[in-house]
Amino acid sequence: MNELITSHAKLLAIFTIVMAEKASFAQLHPSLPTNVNVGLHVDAYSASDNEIPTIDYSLLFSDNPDHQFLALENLRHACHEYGFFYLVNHTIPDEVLDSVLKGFSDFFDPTTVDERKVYRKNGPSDKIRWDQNSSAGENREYLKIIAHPQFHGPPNPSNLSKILEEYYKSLRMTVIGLARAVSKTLGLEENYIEKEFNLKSGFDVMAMNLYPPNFRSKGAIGLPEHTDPGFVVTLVQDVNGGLQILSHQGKWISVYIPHHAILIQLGDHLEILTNGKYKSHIHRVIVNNNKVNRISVVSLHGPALDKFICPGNEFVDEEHPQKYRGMTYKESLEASGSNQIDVQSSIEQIKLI
Ligand SMILES: O=C(O)CCC(=O)C(=O)O
Ligand SMILES: [Fe+2]
Repeated sequence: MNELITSHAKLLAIFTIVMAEKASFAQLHPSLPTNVNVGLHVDAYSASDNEIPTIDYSLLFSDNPDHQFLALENLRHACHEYGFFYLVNHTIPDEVLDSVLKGFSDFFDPTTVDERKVYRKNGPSDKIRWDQNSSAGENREYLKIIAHPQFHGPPNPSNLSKILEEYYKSLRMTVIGLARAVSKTLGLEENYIEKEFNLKSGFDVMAMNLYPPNFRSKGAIGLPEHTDPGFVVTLVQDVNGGLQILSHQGKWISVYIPHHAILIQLGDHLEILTNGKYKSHIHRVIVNNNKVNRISVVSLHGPALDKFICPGNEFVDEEHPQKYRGMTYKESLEASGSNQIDVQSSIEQIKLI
């Protein structure tokens, strides 16, 4: 009998926790119905790869202190020990993700390639840029746009820009939520990263990549090794296969993103701000034996261009000397000699030690 009472009490406690989580969730994402993507779906996601941690976004904002504490602890571990993770229950409706990927699958139709050439490189102030195999070792076609502070959608086809903007707007809210949670994992006030990066005016670029089928069996590169600047990089894709990340331990890990999850990779400027505590990681795309097209939609969420970024005082002391030079985000994007829309890493030039 006692057991029965205890299990009833447990059920009631769980019910109360779930209802409380829904309430706090609604505060952060008021436009979303609380039954969207709330709850644990980890089972469906975890089987494909156990080397990349999974973070449940909704639990980071749980009203239940124990749940929130555990979720933040998982996030701290993922940022510190990995630097990349899958984000589930992230509030972005599945249909929104599906329509962006479908939209770009149509956009990259090989028979209409000539129409896309209007977005070919024009100059350093391009807001929209298209290219194909643009640098040595690349096997991809891409469309890049500047998405923030002002959104620049491709004018053709007309519905694509709307779909992309809808996705980007939800994504941005999730990224701001993530900035708050990551700040807390550093033991700092929740708006620390938003303030240090002035994310309100953050410079964000989206890259839509198409990797066509490739029948070489070895050594075919889709995108060479690199890290990305900024706070975080978010990535969604239509099919798995090809993306690899170099782990802390120097091992290449294949990325198999659970369906409708988002891959988060920490950017160079979070590494700089935290003086190397939370690191960005080298990644690349391999296209050996790709039987089908693969599309990825990658968003680089950066600080405001005029924001001076250097290691925070909180992360520098005798034991942890300053490891990076300070410079504005704009200067650091230009230090690699590329245009802003290229958002290339220059962390090697910024390193002091
Ligand atoms: O397409 C991918 O899987 C990765 C793309 C990437 O790393 C990038 O665009 O920076
Ligand atoms: Fe990248």
